[in-house]
Amino acid sequence: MRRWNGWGDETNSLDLPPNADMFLKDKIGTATPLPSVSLESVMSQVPVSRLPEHPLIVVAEEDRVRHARGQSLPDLLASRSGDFGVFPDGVAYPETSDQVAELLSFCGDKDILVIPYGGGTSVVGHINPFQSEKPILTIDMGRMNRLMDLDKDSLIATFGAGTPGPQVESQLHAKGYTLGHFPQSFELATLGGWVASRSSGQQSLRYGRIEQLFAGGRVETPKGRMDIPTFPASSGGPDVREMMLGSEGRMGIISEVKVRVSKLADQENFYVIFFPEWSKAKDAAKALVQSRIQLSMLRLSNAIETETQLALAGHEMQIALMEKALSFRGADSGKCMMTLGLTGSKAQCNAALSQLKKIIKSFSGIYTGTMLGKRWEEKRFTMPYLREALWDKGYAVDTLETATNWENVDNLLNKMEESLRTALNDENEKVHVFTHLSHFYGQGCSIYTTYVYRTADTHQKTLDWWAKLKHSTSAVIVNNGGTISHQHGVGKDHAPFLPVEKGKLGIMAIRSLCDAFDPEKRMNPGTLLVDTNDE
Ligand SMILES: Cc1cc2nc3c(=O)[nH]c(=O)nc-3n(C[C@H](O)[C@H](O)[C@H](O)COP(=O)(O)OP(=O)(O)OC[C@H]3O[C@@H](n4cnc5c(N)ncnc54)[C@H](O)[C@@H]3O)c2cc1C
Repeated sequence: MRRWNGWGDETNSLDLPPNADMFLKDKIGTATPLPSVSLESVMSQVPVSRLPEHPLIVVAEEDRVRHARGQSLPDLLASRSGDFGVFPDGVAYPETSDQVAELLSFCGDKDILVIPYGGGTSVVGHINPFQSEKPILTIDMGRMNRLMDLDKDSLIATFGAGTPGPQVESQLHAKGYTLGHFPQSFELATLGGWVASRSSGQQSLRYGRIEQLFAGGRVETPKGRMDIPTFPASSGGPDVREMMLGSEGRMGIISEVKVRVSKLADQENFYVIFFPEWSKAKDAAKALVQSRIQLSMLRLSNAIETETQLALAGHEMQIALMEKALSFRGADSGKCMMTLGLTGSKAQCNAALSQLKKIIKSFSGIYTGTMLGKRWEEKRFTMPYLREALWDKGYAVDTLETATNWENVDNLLNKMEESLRTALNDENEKVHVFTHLSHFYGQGCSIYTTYVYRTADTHQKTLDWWAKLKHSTSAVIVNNGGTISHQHGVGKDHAPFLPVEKGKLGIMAIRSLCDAFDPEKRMNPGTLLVDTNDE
């Protein structure tokens, strides 16, 4: 069963390797874990539902607790302290588009606010209800989880929008196809959520972001049903399909998603390369991408992330031997680790491997083969469980991400890290900060920064510290040429920062678009746009 107060399935967990504790103690000090409340104690706080009865709506306390929060660090703190604040008044689990339409019409008639819910993996407060005089209904799309059609001629698959990653891939694999969309939240996140929050998967270099994969589908809105056709491309004016990407539940509920799929590749391998220092590593990554070698994924860790990853990898003896060999070849304390993937036919992969070896050689890259790449592949979707393991030891962990042009990567990365590293100086607390680049484009890349700090002596103080870290660094991002989010979306946490990049007119246009589909403003208020005078 899904964990109610953290990531993933209750039967799965990840133990910290023994040296990880020592590593963090050394970096930020000895930590003391905070207590966690029980599900029963939270359920006992849930107020009486304000929703009128409807056969598709459930008002049981447990359903309402399980849909009250996503997966951000504040959400984790809420579920561990029991301080939820607000719960939805009920949850509906539609099984068809018609039922979604019926629910929206009921909400219109009874003046009910609506939160569309995919996998609830949002890390920026997308699906959290807020204080309101009107009742709030969360519509969980999880029962619309089937492959409905596969057009093998045009490579278009139609899915229920609530289909989570593993079911997307298993239903396609059975027929010899793949979507190739692998965000780290793959285990729980859904197709509808990916479209609505503009998600990006680890192998975006081969398959594209969700923007490239989303071909069309069905959207139920308060103003009625909209079917978006699947043209390969169109110059028929502004694209309605584009309008749904990143709509974050403000314009309606995507009930069916049509996606562009690919035949399963013959071969896929992941490789690790080390560079002696950051600037060579970054220039190598840029050269690889700009030369358009057929990579399927690329990730470049800076020196601190490399050190941290190797320390948390376990297999101490093996890693120590490898580090000795790397040091002998010139990659020592400032070394940076690059992980990359090749996917395709045998001939394509062989050609790409020999091309990339030539490029990395000119940047002093040390090719180590597939051993560490296999480890990355095995753990690629289990890493989210690490957050619980760190929490149990008294450490809080969160991430911030953006994208910027190549010329600005170092400037922004350094400012983000500096902001996080110093944000708790007043509290005499150290923050362990490290970064990788991923999702590479000819123009630039995404910067993904992780920060770890000790939990304070109360949940509330730990949340206050998070707010300091998050808000100061979000301001650094938007004021220094970065987008507020490359892949996590806007939600409620990023909404105050969106006007900096969209401008007054841009925000006004987005709001008008939301109003066109939802004139009574009942769809997910507070998400994407701050619902006050932000124009
Ligand atoms: C550990 C972890 C790792 C992550 N890694 C990545 C990553 O690698 N790449 C990435 O892009 N993101 C990542 N995320 C963020 C998150 O998984 C994505 O934003 C994801 O797209 C959300 O999908 P979901 O189905 O869980 O949507 P939810 O969290 O349920 O909802 C997100 C938003 O979409 C709306 N929505 C959901 N379904 C629908 C629908 N059918 N119709 C209309 N609106 C809808 C909701 O109202 C909400 O505003 C990660 C999150 C976690 C916790």
